[in-house]
Amino acid sequence: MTELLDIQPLTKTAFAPFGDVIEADPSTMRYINGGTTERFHALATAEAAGEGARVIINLFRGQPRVFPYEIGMMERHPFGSQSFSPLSGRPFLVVVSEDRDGEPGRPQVFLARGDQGVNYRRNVWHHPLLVLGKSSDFLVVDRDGPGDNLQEHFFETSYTISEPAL
Ligand SMILES: NC(=O)N[C@@H](O)C(=O)O
Ligand code: NI
Repeated sequence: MTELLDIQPLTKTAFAPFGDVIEADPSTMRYINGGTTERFHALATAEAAGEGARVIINLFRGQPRVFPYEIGMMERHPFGSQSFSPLSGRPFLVVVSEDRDGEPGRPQVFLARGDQGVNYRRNVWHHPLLVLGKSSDFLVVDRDGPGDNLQEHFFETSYTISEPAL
């Protein structure tokens, strides 16, 4: 028996319990470089906790998922945040859960536009990158350093996502 999850649009407000939405929010914009550049300032904060930890910048090239897709597990990074910003301009899925006594609760699914990224706050339950349609590149800012920065949880209940209409 599987539970079908609905998909909601990604908005700052809806995503606030889990982290930040990285998008060209006019309220954050200031002109720089003699007015030739718009700076959308401090959209998110990278966290890297622990002795010897550092913030790193990566590229992820994700292959598209096959749908209907089963959300069988969630993960989190106890020592740092993790952000995903699309470089290929394609929408992607973001799946997060509230924490329930150290385990992920019912997953919530967001559809991110191709001009939106997300920053998962440190220790927030999320599903690994979920790419739609075709191979897509993402700029990923997260934490490197000592310690095990990956905690995984495998669900007993099965959750399913249908492919979103784009
Ligand atoms: N493993 C890895 O670096 N990526 C995951 O953390 C992910 O959230 O995609
Ligand atoms: Ni992750």
